[in-house]
Amino acid sequence: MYLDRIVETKREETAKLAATLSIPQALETIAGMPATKGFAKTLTAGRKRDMGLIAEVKKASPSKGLIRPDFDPVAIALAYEEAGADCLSVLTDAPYFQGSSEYLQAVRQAVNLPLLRKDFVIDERQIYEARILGADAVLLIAAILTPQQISTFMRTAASIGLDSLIEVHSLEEMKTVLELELSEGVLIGINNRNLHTFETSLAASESLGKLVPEGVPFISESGISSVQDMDFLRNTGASGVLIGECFMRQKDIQAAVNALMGPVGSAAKEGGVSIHE
Ligand SMILES: O=C(O)c1ccccc1NCC(=O)[C@H](O)[C@H](O)COP(=O)(O)O
Repeated sequence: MYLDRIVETKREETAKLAATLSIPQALETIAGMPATKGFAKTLTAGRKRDMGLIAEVKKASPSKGLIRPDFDPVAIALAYEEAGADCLSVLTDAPYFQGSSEYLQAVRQAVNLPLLRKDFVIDERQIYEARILGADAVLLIAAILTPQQISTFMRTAASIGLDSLIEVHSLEEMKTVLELELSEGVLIGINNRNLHTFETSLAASESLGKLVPEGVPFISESGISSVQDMDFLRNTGASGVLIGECFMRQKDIQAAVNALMGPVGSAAKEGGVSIHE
């Protein structure tokens, strides 16, 4: 599976991180930083539309290659903020997504929105690093973590003010995650992308969303690109969506967000406006 390759790379990266990031020192740095911005709360109680939006700053991906050649992370983040995105996701993985930690730092300086560090967390140090880079939340991917690791990482994140988006792709992963004690500040992400074929199907959010207990918010991720998709997802009970590629392919990002999500403060328009290329 492609994820295995990514995890292998993360093992090399985290071995290097172990030599440069000391947890006691990281804690000292964090103690002097401003409080985080409440990623999960912003998407639930504080969202601007009927569906919350995590808009992704994404240059490239394993499935699609280069998505946005004229990639300016700060300009993209500002356009998302102007369009009323609730939160942003910034890819920091370099080898597979052409992301960068520097992008996350630059976006933190430029916008006031809560930020998700989008990477492949396999080591606690990456969580401390995320906080120092300016993130408000981390992604924990159930497919690459043991249940014990998810619990520990979730608690570590919370202890330094970070929320967690725990991502599942399958029924088995969903069952595992639902057996854990999920604290406030935790969101479940249902990824519509099949990790073997890279194909996306919103049916994943429909079927797995039914298992999520009342009171636990979930986010539908990947492969969302039309008003019809949004209408479909509204009926699954999702609190919000995570969208990258569809917006990254548009020249006018702000207009694209408004076309897909509807104006701030109202439900999205019904009907067939598609912003597919
Ligand atoms: O995007 C990929 O090709 C990919 C491949 C392997 C693992 C993860 C991958 N994507 C990460 C994501 O979760 C998406 O960037 C995110 O959900 C946004 O999806 P999209 O709107 O389809 O760009």
